[in-house]
Amino acid sequence: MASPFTNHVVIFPFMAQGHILPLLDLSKALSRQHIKVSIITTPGNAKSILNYISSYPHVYLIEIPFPTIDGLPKGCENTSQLPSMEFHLPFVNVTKQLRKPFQNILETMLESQTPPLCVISDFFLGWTLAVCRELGVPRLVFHGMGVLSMAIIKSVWVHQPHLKVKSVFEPLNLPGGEADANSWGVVVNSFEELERSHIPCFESFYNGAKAWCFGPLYLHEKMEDLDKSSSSMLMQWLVEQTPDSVIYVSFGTQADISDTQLNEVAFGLNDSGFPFVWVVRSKAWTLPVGMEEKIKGKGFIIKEWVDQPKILSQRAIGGFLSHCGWNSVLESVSTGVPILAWPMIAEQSLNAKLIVDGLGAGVSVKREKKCGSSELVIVSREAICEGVRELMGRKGKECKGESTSPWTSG
Ligand SMILES: O=c1ccn([C@@H]2O[C@H](COP(=O)(O)OP(=O)(O)O[C@H]3O[C@H](CO)[C@@H](O)[C@H](O)[C@H]3O)[C@@H](O)[C@H]2O)c(=O)[nH]1
Repeated sequence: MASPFTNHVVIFPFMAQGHILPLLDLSKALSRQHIKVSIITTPGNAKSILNYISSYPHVYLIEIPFPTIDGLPKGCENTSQLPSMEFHLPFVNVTKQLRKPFQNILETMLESQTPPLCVISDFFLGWTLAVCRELGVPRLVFHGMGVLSMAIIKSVWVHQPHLKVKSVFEPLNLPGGEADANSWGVVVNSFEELERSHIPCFESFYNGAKAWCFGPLYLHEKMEDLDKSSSSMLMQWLVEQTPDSVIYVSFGTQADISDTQLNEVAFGLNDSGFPFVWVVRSKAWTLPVGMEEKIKGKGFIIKEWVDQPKILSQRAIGGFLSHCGWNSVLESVSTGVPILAWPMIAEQSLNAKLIVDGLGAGVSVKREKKCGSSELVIVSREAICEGVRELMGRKGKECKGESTSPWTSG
């Protein structure tokens, strides 16, 4: 019998939500083209991945056990479960122990009727490149970030221009060249209209590999799939709100935020007077005393997983207070929601710069550092309140290209 597939692609995501989700969207898109997709992951991530892919007949899951890390409870197999960022590096390092099982899987596939056309694996699983080259399977690397931030990060790694400037205010000269370079190609969750001008510089770090901008990957989801959560209480409430009146708040799946800082966010949002939807990652944190009463009816605090793209696409959402993780940036830009940028870790400050200075699609939150005690507050309630008002007011309209001049309105 003829194979129902036109080809077979192996996808191996790094175990972090911001890296898994876009690759699941890519898997679904490939499956719709009758391409068989084998996703390699660990048992702790398999359950939630299955929820996403169960209705896609050509997507298969292959599980390999996650190695144990000293100091972490068993079952901690995703960076979103790490107790602090200190465990991030040990987490990345321990994945190297997956090399042998990965190699066994590829060898078996190569002997099967549907040998893989290529492997798409995450940058953090860099050791997969050697296995792929040994077995003669082209490897495409996926970073999860945008083109501009990757080009800058690679340039800094290779040329270390920061060591050559005398002050932090002196502009850096960022030329091209570097490793990771031997991948066959690079899969990028971005689109050319957004980052075309940075692609040649980024590609210059590879030995001929092309950067394939397939993003925003979440848009490969069919609209009927996105409609799943439309009946929830939150969605009902959002539908009833005035267009552009609600601020959505989320800081992604990785950053650690102290309880003191979360309290400031709560006060700042409340003081701004705008209704809000805030997704909080910390299960332990609770609202400051008396705050629950104050926000009743105008603020939703959610500690569960939400359908963020669906929320952002609601007409009621007028702004997004965001940590500027790349997925959130793409989701905001493609739904036309301006961002109040509060970068926290990783390449997020580069994304914030692209949003605010490059695209004029947002404003930056004002930071201050009160480091005297163990309770670190980086952004005060006043700064949050001021930033939200600015974004939800005149500035936000400017970001969306709407005129704020009294002479042209109405
Ligand atoms: O309740 C939730 C919480 C999150 N999301 C989704 O989860 C993803 C989060 O990704 P992102 O916004 O990129 O944040 P992080 O998970 O924190 O991203 C990590 O990975 C990104 C991609 O490499 C980097 O850009 C970031 O700096 C890094 O922190 C987005 O698609 C959100 O829509 C939901 O759908 N529901």
